[in-house]
Amino acid sequence: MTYTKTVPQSVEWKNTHISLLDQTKLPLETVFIDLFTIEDVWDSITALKVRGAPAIGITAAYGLALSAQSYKSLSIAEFKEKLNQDRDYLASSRPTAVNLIWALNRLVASIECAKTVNEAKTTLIHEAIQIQVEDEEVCRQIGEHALSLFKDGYKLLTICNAGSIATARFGTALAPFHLAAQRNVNLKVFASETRPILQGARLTTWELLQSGVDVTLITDNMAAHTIAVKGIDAIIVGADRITANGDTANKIGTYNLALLAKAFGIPFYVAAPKSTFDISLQNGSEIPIEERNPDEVTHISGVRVAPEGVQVYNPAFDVTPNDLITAIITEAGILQGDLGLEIRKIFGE
Ligand SMILES: CSC[C@H]1O[C@H](OP(=O)(O)O)[C@H](O)[C@@H]1O
Repeated sequence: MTYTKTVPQSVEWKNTHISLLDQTKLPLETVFIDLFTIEDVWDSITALKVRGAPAIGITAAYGLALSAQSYKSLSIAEFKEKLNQDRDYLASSRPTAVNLIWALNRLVASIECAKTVNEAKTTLIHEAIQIQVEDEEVCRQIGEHALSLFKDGYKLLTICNAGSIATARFGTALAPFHLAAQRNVNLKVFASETRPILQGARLTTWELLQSGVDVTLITDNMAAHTIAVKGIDAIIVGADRITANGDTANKIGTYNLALLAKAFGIPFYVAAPKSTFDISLQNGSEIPIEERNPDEVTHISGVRVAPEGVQVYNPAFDVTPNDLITAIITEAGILQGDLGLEIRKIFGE
């Protein structure tokens, strides 16, 4: 059965609060929650109620703007100081996706010239909304560039959820699939379940079914066999932080797929907006990798599956070296060859 409904937005500014699609409830329930405080926002990002690099950047930006509306009896200098403190607090919610700090710093910078508190409060709201508006268009452009690489009938493998709900709309790695479905271009997607949080099984399958995309769920350990037996034509993934040389942090298990792509001689594509690049880092060894609660590995849906007391290693991301990446698909175009050089070009270095 395929769905024709559009995918709901993951986050929305409501003036007095933020409305958030609670991604921990999907696919069994579509639940929206209201965030009224900066602590609500921090908790929602940390608990993956909102997740996906651009989506957490947008949500954090709204959280900063929302918190600033409650500042009282401050001079503009004191206002800016408190805003920096709130920026640092929200930045501590998750360490790997650079979009979080990028969006927060963009908001702080937007009021640099503000002369009054009221002017600053209004500017912060407008800048946060602008980040979401821009991201939707950027993701649509990424989808168009990616779709240009895929012929009708192509079979693609992806991991995690780099989809519409991980961004303002469309997604990054999933953007070409949403666009293809609107144009009757026949792409077949294989979604890795993505242990331990199951973003692939829970979110990518749900999202692509909403758009009527032909999607097949596999477990992570089926990837090599699926590539071999199903004749996967290419792999496309999202990103959380891309360094100056093109090394890319993405969901744990992405590196595995890049190694498989090389072994099978198929393209490995990374799809990401410029806001996911951190050219202050020279290579992937400098990217902070989030380690999460061991319970995510020892439990599935709250049911313990591993013995009490077992040691657990739970990195949420890994880093794919640039030499395993065929191309990085951005709103500025498709970067390939000398990725470091191509990255410098799109950032005007
Ligand atoms: C469009 S960015 C999506 C990116 O973020 C995901 O991580 P998480 O679910 O932990 O936020 C994953 O790495 C996706 O590729």
